[in-house]
Amino acid sequence: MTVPLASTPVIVTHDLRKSYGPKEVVRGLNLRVGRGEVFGFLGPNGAGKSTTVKMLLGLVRPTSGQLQVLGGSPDNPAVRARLGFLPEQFRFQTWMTGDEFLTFHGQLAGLRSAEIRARVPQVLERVGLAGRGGERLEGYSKGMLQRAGLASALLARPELVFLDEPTSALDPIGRIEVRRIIEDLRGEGVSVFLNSHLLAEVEQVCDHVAFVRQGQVLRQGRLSEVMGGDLRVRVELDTAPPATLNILRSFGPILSQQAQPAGTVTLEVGLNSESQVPELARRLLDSGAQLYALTPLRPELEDIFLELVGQSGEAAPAPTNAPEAAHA
Ligand SMILES: Nc1ncnc2c1ncn2[C@@H]1O[C@H](COP(=O)(O)OP(=O)(O)OP(=O)(O)O)[C@@H](O)[C@H]1O
Repeated sequence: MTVPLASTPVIVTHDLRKSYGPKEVVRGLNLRVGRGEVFGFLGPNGAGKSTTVKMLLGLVRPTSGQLQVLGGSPDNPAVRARLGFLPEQFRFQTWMTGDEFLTFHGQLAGLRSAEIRARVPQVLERVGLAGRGGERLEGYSKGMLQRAGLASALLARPELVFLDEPTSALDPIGRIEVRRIIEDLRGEGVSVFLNSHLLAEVEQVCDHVAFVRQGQVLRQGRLSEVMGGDLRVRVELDTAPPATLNILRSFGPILSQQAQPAGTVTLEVGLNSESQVPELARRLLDSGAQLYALTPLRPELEDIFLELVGQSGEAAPAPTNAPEAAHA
């Protein structure tokens, strides 16, 4: 039987834990990332995101728990060879030129010389550094360095790429370009694990997200599900007689009702999912109501983030039986 690619996880963790001395910073993390997903890993400072990424890359040893990356252990060099990583704070060999830097990283990744020669100009072009490979990294701007780091992460055609704050040094155009690169990777079936504080960016590029706080996953799933749980719609009608109110109530609670100066009435209704919107429109129109507007009111990812992790982020109260809160 052929297993559909999308169902094959590229990352699975079970009860993953990491302590530094007496301080447990990853506390029973359960994650599942499917093949081809662009997965946003979100959490406040000190939530344990970088520690988790380092464990997934085999750079930090878990204290306990299980993890599988690309079906194996990240300690296995054959698995590592299929991973790409852009760390948040890359220590660049700034005395090298861009070409030398990428050649060096290609060699570290075990690529053959002919492959490196062919690949280096391709990845430079992909990250918007075409023609700049002959310049020393010490003369690169912050944004160019970040692009060079991204180029090195993509050099060995990884199946799974970890990007830790990939756009933090980039201007708006650079951010759009990185978003396009991530979308291209998705198109090629490459899975992307994205650590980012930029929630608007995550919202635009990720199809799955996990919210983490104090080393535990608070919620994870498809972005549309995570965002759609609280979907509200604003309905503007000519009038709202009892029959219309009953139709609305059959979809969800009426959260507010307000007469408008123009003589119409607006109501907000809570829905279970976006898929109910067309049916709601049809039922209202079939009932003879004059429908002026039907507007889904999506919560911003930021609202969900704040609701889940608490306004104060890391300092929010720990879940039950949690040890002392982690500090960045
Ligand atoms: N090598 C280490 N030794 C001791 N404590 C550490 C070490 N690395 C991380 N920590 C602590 O573990 C906690 C989690 O850190 P981590 O860097 O994983 O969080 P993060 O979610 O990536 O935060 P940020 O968004 O600020 O990068 C923090 O309290 C940090 O101080």
